[in-house]
Amino acid sequence: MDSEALKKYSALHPKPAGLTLHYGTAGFRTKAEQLDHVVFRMGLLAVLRSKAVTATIGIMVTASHNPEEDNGVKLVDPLGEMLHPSWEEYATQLANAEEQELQKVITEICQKAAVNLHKDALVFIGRDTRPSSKKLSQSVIDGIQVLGGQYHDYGLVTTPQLHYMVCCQNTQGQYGKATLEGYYEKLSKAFMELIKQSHSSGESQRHLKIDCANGIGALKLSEMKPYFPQEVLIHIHNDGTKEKLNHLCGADFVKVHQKPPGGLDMKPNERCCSFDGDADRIVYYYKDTAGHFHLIDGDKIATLISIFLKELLAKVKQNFNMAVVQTAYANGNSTRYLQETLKVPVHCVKTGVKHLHHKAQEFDVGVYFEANGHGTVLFSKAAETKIRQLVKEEKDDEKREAAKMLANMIDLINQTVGDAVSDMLVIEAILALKGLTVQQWDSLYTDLPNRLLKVQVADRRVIDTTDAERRVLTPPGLQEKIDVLVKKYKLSRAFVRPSGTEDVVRIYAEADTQENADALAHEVSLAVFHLAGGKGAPPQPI
Ligand SMILES: CC(=O)N[C@H]1[C@@H](OP(=O)(O)O)O[C@H](CO)[C@@H](O)[C@@H]1O
Ligand SMILES: [Mg+2]
Repeated sequence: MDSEALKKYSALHPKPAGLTLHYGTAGFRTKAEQLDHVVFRMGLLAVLRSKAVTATIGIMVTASHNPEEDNGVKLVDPLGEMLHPSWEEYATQLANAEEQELQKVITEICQKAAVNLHKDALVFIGRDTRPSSKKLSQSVIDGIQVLGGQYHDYGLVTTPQLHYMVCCQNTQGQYGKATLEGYYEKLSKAFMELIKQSHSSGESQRHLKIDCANGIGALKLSEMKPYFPQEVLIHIHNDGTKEKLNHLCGADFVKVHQKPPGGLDMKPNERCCSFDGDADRIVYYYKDTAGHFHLIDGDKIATLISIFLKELLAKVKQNFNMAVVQTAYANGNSTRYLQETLKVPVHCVKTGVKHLHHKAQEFDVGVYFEANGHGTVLFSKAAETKIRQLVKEEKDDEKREAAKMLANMIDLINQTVGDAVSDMLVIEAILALKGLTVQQWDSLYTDLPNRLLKVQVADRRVIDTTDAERRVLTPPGLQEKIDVLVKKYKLSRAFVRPSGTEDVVRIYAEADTQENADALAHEVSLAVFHLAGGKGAPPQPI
């Protein structure tokens, strides 16, 4: 390690006095002006991680659905997964070290994680369209170079595109070509192969309006357009030329407010969808002829995909096990529908993609989605190999055709992480193949009315949860109070947990009517306020 260079460069990326940040659910996230030292140091950490695992590591500069003034950074592990939890602590230590301690902290990490500094390191960098992202990614490069690492800067890419590149690189191209053309070609080819077998459903069914949250999704979809067949009629809205990133639009806005985004004029029964700011989430929606807005969230996306895959798996007759992984935020009726009607096992894990991804890896086919629209499907290596073998060798026509569709689904879905572009193509292909309209898809089951609230408390760590965050252990009395409140309503459920990305406690409630869901959420938020050290004025009724 070149101590002089480290000193010189870290002085160019000084840490503001007294600032402490944590590597949370989605990496570091805060106001962009507080992040320069953090991204520089994540450049250092990525080099260490690359040397430790002898593989290429990714760094993405983005704050996803958060306001344009924010930014963030997260590391991508060799197969495109989120950074291994054992390294999150190193990330936090490095980000918070005082300048004079920096070398000592690096040495400690090298010892604890058995990093051989003489090894080579390669880091892939990507960034979103925020005004601050370019400069921050430059600071990442400074960090990488100080520790003698090599880098490849992909510039503007969606988060899932960067995950894809890292996976391609570390599988020596088995997953695909580590270029944007490679990504566009792989997805569009699989999509075209799939929809070849759909019956023409009339021009009106082929239109899709996409709200790109004024973010990177718009740029990358425009780039991808020439690769699509003519039958795909996508219309890009909120492309970032007029309005601010994520402002009154995007998947998070639509999901949280349960209303359409600005900048997109919806005609009755038109199929529309929204990406978030870094294009790793997607939700669908439409307006009916009476003008009512219908949201089709991650739970319903998981359901549609599960129906489709289950039918294909039955046709290939291989006894592959399939499961859906959800979090506590999944709508109760989605869980009921999956378990009782579709007869697919459902597992509930803690919030955060890494938990869902990890659980989904246990199955031959693991479908996971957060209600907010982040999700994908994972196929085990054994299942994939068998499916590809059936495509080549199976004599039975129906079985072979089903295997072909599964093989194309494997290629179309981004298995590294939730990907709005890939998920959108998966959904469009399924709707076309099954001849389903957006209304028919929506009517698979009816969402239970629900409400998501947040409350500020002095220290959200006083809330400790168990049972995949569905029950609280502390503070004393809170769970008992929630139990009493839930009993007052029909079909009701409520839970609270500290957010991993914001300084708030989140409250979720559902019940038989919207009024009851709102009332229950409000009562639970008051209980949190009183028992967990609420700040400011008590929460007001909705
Ligand atoms: C209720 C909710 O939507 N929570 C989001 C949010 O996490 P919190 O820990 O709830 O702040 O951000 C995460 C990262 O983007 C995402 O994985 C998660 O689903
Ligand atoms: Mg995102």
